[in-house]
Amino acid sequence: MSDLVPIELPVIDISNPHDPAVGKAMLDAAAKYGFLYVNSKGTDFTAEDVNHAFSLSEKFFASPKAEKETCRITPNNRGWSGMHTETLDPEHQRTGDFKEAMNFGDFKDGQAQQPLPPSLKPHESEINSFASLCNKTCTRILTLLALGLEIPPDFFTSRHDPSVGPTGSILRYLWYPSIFSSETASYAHDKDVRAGAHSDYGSITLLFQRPGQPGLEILAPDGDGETWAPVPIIPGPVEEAGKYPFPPILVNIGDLLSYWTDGLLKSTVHRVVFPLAEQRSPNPKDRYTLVYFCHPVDSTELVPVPSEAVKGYRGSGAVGFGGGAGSLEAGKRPLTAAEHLESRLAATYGFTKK
Ligand SMILES: O=C(O)CCC(=O)C(=O)O
Ligand SMILES: [Fe+2]
Repeated sequence: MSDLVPIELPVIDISNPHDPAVGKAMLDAAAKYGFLYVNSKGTDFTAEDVNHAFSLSEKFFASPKAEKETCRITPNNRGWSGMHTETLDPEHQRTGDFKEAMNFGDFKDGQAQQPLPPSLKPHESEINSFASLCNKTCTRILTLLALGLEIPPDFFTSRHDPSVGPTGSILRYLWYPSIFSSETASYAHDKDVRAGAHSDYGSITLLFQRPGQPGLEILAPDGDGETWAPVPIIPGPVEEAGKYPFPPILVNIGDLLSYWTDGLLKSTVHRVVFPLAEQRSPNPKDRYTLVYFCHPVDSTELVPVPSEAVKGYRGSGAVGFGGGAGSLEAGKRPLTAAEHLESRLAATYGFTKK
């Protein structure tokens, strides 16, 4: 197998979400790659916030299976899914993903709207505040994207405000055991993946990763549609890695925002693998990630984003999932965010949000 070339993605400082030049840079990255990093310094998180969230996730995944079973995932997309339960790319996978996941939906007045296992129940308010910080960072990113698109700066944020109504947003803990684990004994290189190729469903996704736990690859934007590019956990030269308090947050555009912008913003396909170096390592690591899938308020109508850049965009190839908002037939009612998500979940899991 040939060596894959890591992708170099821009690192954007979002400390001033009202700077039009930053908005433009954000838009360019979202339209070209569908992926970018935000500099951890310019976000609302301290390194402690992130470390603590990872420690809760580790504690949860290490807890007895019988406890995790008490919060097994339900059709509303909340709860725990065990090893090989989810198959993100059923057409190409012979085995389900080599991962466990725990999904948290919206909190209400600081309370989870779903059962929490004993390992997490005492930490409900901390999980809620981490999800709120994620939402705050998404607010900065969505403001910058609106600036880049030259639409009112609150166009997206007013439609992603959880105080307005329920949203499809999910905070997710993920655990991928190392190649030495008994759970991965059946893993065959070139046959299996830790998480199948997919695009995300929502507006934007935040991904927090740990140093020394690689695995994410994206479908190369200028490639032949089959070339995978590893995404470094810490971008840039190794000597400069120390300038980040924690690895920059990886941000990607989801299907809904791609649909809403008629394909101008790219919802790029990605997957998780065991990199060859990891397979040869004498000391391979488990991979833990934290993901925040940001979705609009359920009732948001997905009429094309009123930007000249969207209007003038003539992309090639498929637009998002199920076409773009601009191809809405005359007289037809626009999709709502909840309907968009439901069609996506139904296609993946055969179940719906309700
Ligand atoms: O854990 C990762 O690195 C990626 C997770 C992901 O792509 C997802 O859950 O949608
Ligand atoms: Fe994803």
